[in-house]
Amino acid sequence: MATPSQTPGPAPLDLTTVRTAPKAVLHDHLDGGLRPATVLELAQHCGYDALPATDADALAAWFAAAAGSGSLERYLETFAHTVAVMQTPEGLQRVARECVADLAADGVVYAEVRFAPEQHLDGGLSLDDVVHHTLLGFEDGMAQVRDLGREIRVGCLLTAMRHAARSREIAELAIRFRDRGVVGFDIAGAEAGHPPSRHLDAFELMRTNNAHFTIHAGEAFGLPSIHEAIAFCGADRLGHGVRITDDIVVDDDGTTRLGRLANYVRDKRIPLELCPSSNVQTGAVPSLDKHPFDLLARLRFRVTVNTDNRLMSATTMSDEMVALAVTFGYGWSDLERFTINAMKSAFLPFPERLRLIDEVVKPGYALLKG
Ligand SMILES: O=c1[nH]cnc2c1ncn2[C@@H]1O[C@H](CO)[C@@H](O)[C@H]1O
Ligand SMILES: [Zn+2]
Repeated sequence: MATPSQTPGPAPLDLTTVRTAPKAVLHDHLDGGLRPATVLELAQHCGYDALPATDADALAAWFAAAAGSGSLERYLETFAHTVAVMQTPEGLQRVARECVADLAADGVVYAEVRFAPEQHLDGGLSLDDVVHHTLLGFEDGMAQVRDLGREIRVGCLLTAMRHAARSREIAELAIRFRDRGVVGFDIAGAEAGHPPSRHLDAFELMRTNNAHFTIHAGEAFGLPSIHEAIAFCGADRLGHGVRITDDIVVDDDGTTRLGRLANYVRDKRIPLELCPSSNVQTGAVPSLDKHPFDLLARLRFRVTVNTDNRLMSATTMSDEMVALAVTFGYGWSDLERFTINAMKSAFLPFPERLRLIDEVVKPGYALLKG
């Protein structure tokens, strides 16, 4: 007679267990992830008196509501308050340290965190000072996590604002700090009217130095932005890239037809840094269940799950993963695949990506799969 199997079944897929699963985030803004209490304390220290609320819960609620207007431009206005309190060495270092602690507490094992140094000069710091103090904060955070017996690896991406004209300088800054914790470059800000090709000299500098970059493209604007980012600028990854679906036709019977650009993105395995909650807030997609994440995942694009702005979206990596799992019926193998996609796309040397995949991600999901 057969004995009942002793193999344990899969762990339940809920917020508590997803928080224990190893996760990787490639698209997370430092100035979009402050703790509400920290915003209040730093504002008090530096005499910033324009915050829209005076207690942490009310402030958290204000950010989520103000960012959820359905417009990227309105969403971006909320950053005035976080950027305002990140103008001192102490402020930058604290925000960076807490960012690492919060990601690690959520089970993130690899993160690329981005911010725009040019927005942090109001207190008299130089671009180099800004990056230096932020990197110190990341290092403090990683050391604290190690002391707790856990591991998180955090790299920094330097962002240039696409409406401004400092991208070349920021790319130079990224190259200067490349061996000290900066792993790449990006452009962000309002997309419509600010095409990536305005910043060709910055991307050229990165390519000339064999350095990595991603570009916010295909969020508030469609295919032309994605096309420029890839064909003219040479982006390694697409920040969002969700509008690639404008180049995909789904027929009534469910068959899909991809245009040349969508095929190219898929064929070249160009990673999509998808940020589901953020896309709903900025109106890039009408609701989570209408998000093309699942279509793109089923078509085997290299999809990754990201937070974008944890404060503005009141979210975490675990929240994003659980929301996707609930909406689209994903199991542990799916979440593992999205995490491995992110690790494969990391701006990290190949052997280090492999090590995290083989020694951290796969064993972590093996336990959960049972
Ligand atoms: O989803 C986004 N799309 C475009 N720009 C963004 C997004 N999230 C944040 N930022 C912009 O990037 C700056 C540096 O971190 C932020 O200050 C914000 O203006
Ligand atoms: Zn972003």
